[in-house]
Amino acid sequence: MEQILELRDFCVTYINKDKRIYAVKNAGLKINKGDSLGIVGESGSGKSTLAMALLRLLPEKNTEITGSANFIGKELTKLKESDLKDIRWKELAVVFQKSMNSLSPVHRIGTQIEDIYKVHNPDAAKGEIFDRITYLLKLVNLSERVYTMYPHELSGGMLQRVSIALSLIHNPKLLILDEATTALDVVTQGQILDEIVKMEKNMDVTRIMITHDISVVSASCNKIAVMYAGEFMELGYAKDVLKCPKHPYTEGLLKSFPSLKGDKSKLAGIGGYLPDLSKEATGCIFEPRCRQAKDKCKQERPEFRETEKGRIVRCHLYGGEM
Ligand SMILES: Nc1ncnc2c1ncn2[C@@H]1O[C@H](COP(=O)(O)OP(=O)(O)OP(=O)(O)O)[C@@H](O)[C@H]1O
Ligand code: NI
Repeated sequence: MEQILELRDFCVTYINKDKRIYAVKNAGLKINKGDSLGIVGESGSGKSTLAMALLRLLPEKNTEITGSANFIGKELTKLKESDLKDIRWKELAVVFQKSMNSLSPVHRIGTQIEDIYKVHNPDAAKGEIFDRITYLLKLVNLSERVYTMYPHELSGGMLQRVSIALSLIHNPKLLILDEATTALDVVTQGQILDEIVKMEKNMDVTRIMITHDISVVSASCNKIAVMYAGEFMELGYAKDVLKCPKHPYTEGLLKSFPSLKGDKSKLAGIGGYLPDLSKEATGCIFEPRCRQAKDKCKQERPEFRETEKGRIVRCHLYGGEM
């Protein structure tokens, strides 16, 4: 199986004056070609930081990235800005919740997509560009008419489809969607998810889907990573993890859904709040909120352990002595 992305000990720290915020800690994962990985977790758990750090979109001045992120043989953490330019859009594309805001209001949708296409294909013929763009618009279920329209003539959902179409323009090897469908109504979101899943069968796209919404993962992802306070707590096949969560945090997260959508700072299934990310915990980061916590959980940080094939859990309840 072809490996697309491997993270090892990947850490992201924000540095503001003398304060350090440990936003992503020792992340590790492997994604193979064709995988679709959902990353879930409460607001503030570090999901977007992870995505932005992979794309190197965080200001270097006040962020520290350590560890390794190997993307199809390239070490993302070490690439020069010029090399990054070659990769972005072409091999690694991202759509954010607000991506549509980056469309220019004064240019037609088609013209804007053409310009992005030409960045990596400066010599492309007009016909080739037009074919490609209409193909992509069709893929996200938009009419050809959109080509000549201006952003203000489209609804939020249509614009988000444009953003998704745009992200696919160069057939990226990895597509990262960060809450890209969150702001949409349930029907539109469902349609777009269906389109994404269908489209992946036609194109060779591997996807990371960042979301609060576990139903998005169950509808569109084969794997899941559960993040809490900057750490991966559990990783595995989505159908297994959702059916039979092992980590107490995953369990709480599943129980508290769908209240997750409403009050983002508090989970119904789990009391308490996210810890202060400027302090390094000595034990398990989830221990203060964990109903099953033992003394050991306070004192020792659990390792990331493979409990069965394809399932990795960071919890003292699994593996090791309590
Ligand atoms: N520029 C910054 N400087 C300092 N801390 C930051 C910065 N950006 C984010 N953080 C902190 O890093 C942590 C992770 O934030 P991040 O946006 O990655 O979380 P998230 O999981 O994407 O949340 P959400 O679900 O709300 O989008 C939060 O505690 C946040 O306050
Ligand atoms: Ni986010």
